[in-house]
Amino acid sequence: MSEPTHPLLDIQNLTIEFPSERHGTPVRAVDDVNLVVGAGETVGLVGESGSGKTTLGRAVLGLTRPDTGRITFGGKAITHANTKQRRALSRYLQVVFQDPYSSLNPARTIGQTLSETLRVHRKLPRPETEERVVRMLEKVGLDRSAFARYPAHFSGGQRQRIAIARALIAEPKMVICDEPVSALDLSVQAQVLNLFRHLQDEFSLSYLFIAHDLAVVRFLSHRIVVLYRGRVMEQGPADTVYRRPLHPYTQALVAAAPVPDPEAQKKRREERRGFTTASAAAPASGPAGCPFSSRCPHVVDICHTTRPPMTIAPDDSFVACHRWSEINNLTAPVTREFATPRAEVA
Ligand SMILES: Nc1ncnc2c1ncn2[C@@H]1O[C@H](COP(=O)(O)OP(=O)(O)OP(=O)(O)O)[C@@H](O)[C@H]1O
Repeated sequence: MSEPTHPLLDIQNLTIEFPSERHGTPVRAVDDVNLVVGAGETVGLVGESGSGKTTLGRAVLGLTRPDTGRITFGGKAITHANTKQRRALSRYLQVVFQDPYSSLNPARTIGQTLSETLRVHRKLPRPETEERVVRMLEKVGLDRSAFARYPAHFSGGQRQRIAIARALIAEPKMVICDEPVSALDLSVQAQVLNLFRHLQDEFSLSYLFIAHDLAVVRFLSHRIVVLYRGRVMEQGPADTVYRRPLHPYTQALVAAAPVPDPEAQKKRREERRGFTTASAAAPASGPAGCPFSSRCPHVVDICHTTRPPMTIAPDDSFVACHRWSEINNLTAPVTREFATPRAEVA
């Protein structure tokens, strides 16, 4: 993986609420999130169902309107970009969604779909458009016969390759990948993840890679951001977060990650009895303290009453937990609010 060079996407203090019929008060899906993705960097956004990952990705794409906060892309504010500005932006900012079956128009050939996408962004003579489409299909591992075929002809993994080709045909700078391998078989997942990695190097791409599976995120990411109930719990270099998670929530996520050995998996399950990582309920707005306090095995009074500041931890990590140094037997450096944790970019 190539190293990041300079910031491309910058999200500051983003908060997004939805009206809730059930609670009467709004659901806060994203709560004061700061996140930076550098050029050529992959940031993995991880958290269980309902933690706000998709909402955050949709806000970057302009599909969901933020209540407060600021999003810049390539140095330009895009938080409230209008339709025309969004269309221009889509040349540089693309998306791959989870479901390869619903994301392609069944009535159009693959060649038509990709040519159309390319034509929106580049006015090229027809033969050149077709040649570019064929080259792109080859780059994602499909031969030129795919051009004239319809989506129904392809398997889930192949359709996801086509969706990736469509995202990359206009040579964007960044792709939001929203659970792009979750619907695929395990063996196909590995192939598609390898493809993402290979294409990143070839096109100097940045990815915001959204997934609930920490192992998947770790494979691709330079850095990992852990969300819970809309808040960033921890972020840092991918290996550090995975090997030595500091926040009790990240520790639970790592412990819950599937392991290939059934005996080891059974042992883990027994160890975390009563400490489930099952789907979070819709986040109600405004719990005063740590949103994880009701499930945390290390909880003390302050966790219920005071929001933990995002603090600097060792190895370029940041963690929002009152007790992270104590429960990990580490000496805390000077604890201070760190409003906008930024990518370590050269
Ligand atoms: N359009 C909407 N209207 C109301 N509530 C919404 C809407 N979209 C999302 N939510 C709520 O916002 C919260 C975050 O949802 P979101 O889909 O972003 O989470 P997620 O981490 O992507 O979950 P998953 O992995 O299941 O997709 C959830 O409580 C969800 O119910």
